[in-house]
Amino acid sequence: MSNVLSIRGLTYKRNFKVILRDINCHVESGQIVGLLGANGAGKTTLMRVIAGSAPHFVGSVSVDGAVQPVERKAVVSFSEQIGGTPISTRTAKVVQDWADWYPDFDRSKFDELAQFLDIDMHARLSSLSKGNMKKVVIALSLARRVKLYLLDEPFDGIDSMTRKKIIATIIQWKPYDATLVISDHHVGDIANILDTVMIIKGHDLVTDKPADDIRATGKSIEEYFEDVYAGRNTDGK
Ligand SMILES: Nc1ncnc2c1ncn2[C@@H]1O[C@H](COP(=O)(O)OP(=O)(O)OP(=O)(O)O)[C@@H](O)[C@H]1O
Repeated sequence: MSNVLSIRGLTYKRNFKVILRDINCHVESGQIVGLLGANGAGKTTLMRVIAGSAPHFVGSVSVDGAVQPVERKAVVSFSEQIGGTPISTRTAKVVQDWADWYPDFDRSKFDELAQFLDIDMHARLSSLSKGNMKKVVIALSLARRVKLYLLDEPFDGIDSMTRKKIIATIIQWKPYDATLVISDHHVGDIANILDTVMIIKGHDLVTDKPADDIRATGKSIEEYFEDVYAGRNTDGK
């Protein structure tokens, strides 16, 4: 499998404050990557940089050969892309807009996901609960046909049944060569489906390793993550 994502020497500052420092990583296509970190660690910022919506940084980011931010926007499906949509819009209209904006949007795939996730197509975004809004965002994000999907905290604030349903959706939907980066601070939710674990701590990417290497130590990924944050891991990246 080839690399779908390559990041070299990425440093990102906001208002002169370092948010991400000298990040280097490569992600092979077909992987499910858990991007883990405490609140404020920089997970969303890293996704914004990868997706091309935070264009001013030092270093290089390449997604499937696309290097310029505007090129990357076209080849990455990022769950934050729904952000600018007026909240009075009905779900069906949002879906139609996405189909118009993104040539890679697969309407029949969206319909399948919407049925499985029980999405109300007639509701206005403003009337959706947090969990139901997450479902819409996930279905929209996964219905694009791209090489790289970035799901930012898809389980934040939603109930355990819905979490399980979303995880089942991801497993059922995932094409062989699609690559998913999922950020989370409740590691337990996604631990079982991860191929790779990345941990951001103190502006740095301190862990980038196969999930099986962690499992082989007898520790759960959650325990490993907690150890990293407690400073108990000394085995490097
Ligand atoms: N617009 C901004 N201006 C200045 N600093 C910002 C801005 N947005 C984010 N930051 C800072 O960047 C850092 C990383 O934030 P980010 O949202 O990427 O973290 P996160 O890991 O996604 O956190 P969470 O899990 O809480 O969502 C934080 O210290 C935050 O305060």
